[in-house]
Amino acid sequence: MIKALVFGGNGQLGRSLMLCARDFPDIELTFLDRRKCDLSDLGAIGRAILDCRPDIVINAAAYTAVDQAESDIEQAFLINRDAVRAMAQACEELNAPLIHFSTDYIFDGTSQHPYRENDPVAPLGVYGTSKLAGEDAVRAATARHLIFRTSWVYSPFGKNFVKTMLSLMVQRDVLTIVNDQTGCPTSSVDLAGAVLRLVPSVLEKTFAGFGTYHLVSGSPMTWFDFAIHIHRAAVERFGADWAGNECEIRPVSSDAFPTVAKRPGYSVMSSQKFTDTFGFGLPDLAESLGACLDQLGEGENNA
Ligand SMILES: NC(=O)C1=CN([C@@H]2O[C@H](COP(=O)(O)OP(=O)(O)OC[C@H]3O[C@@H](n4cnc5c(N)ncnc54)[C@H](OP(=O)(O)O)[C@@H]3O)[C@@H](O)[C@H]2O)C=CC1
Ligand SMILES: Cc1cn([C@H]2C[C@H](O)[C@@H](COP(=O)(O)OP(=O)(O)O[C@H]3O[C@@H](C)C(=O)[C@@H](O)[C@H]3O)O2)c(=O)[nH]c1=O
Ligand SMILES: [Mg+2]
Repeated sequence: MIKALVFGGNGQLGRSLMLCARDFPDIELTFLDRRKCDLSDLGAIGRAILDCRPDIVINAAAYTAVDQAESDIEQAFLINRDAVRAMAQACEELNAPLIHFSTDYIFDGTSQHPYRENDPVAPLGVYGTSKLAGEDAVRAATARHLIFRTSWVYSPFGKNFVKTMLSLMVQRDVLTIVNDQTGCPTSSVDLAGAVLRLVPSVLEKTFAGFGTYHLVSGSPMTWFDFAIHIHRAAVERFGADWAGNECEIRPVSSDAFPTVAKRPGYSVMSSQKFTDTFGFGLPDLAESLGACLDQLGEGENNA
């Protein structure tokens, strides 16, 4: 039995790992959430890892409130850099690999082509800067790491763009959605499945794949496009009399939808290195979005 310790058990990715765990009976997952281990208590992190003595650690926790981070700088760095460093150091001490996640918001969005792992980074805001510092902290502390940079994560769980859109479409007659930010929406259920699939090979003595990978679903689009996909998929699933059916969705520029944090205009990432190394990729948007809506429709407790 493989013992995996997961931080961030209550987040989108954490709950997706819980959902997928049933497909991986050889992996025993232990989940820690804020109640069991508050990551702002840096000393508690090492203690939790050394107590559990896992074969591998998965960090699904992060400070992800992009706008709030602009005025909550210390906390963003504490969770996204310092806590991650503490995790990586404890992993190194135990010789347990660390699987960690990062974001497309480490890029400034000026690229003309899908970002590769070695492209220059230049975050536009505090969230991206703190996540980049977390990547560096992992690399400095332990060679036995996998950093998966992903983007625009949605799921049936927690707070995300899909769930926000579905409720706004029901509440409002018109939605204005930015049409000048392009990225790759990615399901955390897909991410969880991919990660658990890799775990056994990562633990083999001969595993030579440690490093940083982009891992996204390969359907680049704007937030406006994504809203249209969500609307269409919802009407397909819930029927024409779904309360959000009549909502009009209008494209606008970022200037017309001001936010505290600046977001990259183009943050499409190429998952080619991941696919070449591990021999598989993530499903496309239509399949994953459909699965997400099905899971939401099943009326599980997805708050
Ligand atoms: N969401 C997205 O669009 C994207 C996410 N990512 C990255 O993917 C990973 C997973 O993200 P996702 O699942 O969406 O994030 P969520 O925000 O859904 O979950 C993050 C979890 O971290 C926990 N957490 C935050 N602060 C603390 C703390 N002080 N102590 C203990 N736990 C804490 C939260 O706990 P609580 O529930 O108690 O608040 C929450 O459950 C992160 O590394 C994120 O940066 C990358 C690209 C896009
Ligand atoms: C609700 C709403 C949002 N928007 C815009 C704002 C923003 O540019 C975009 C998406 O809004 P969100 O708040 O979901 O986006 P945001 O929180 O920036 O999402 C990011 O989260 C972090 C954690 C990541 O790592 C990124 O990959 C990315 O997923 O849609 C509209 O244009 N109209 C609307 O009605
Ligand atoms: Mg957000």
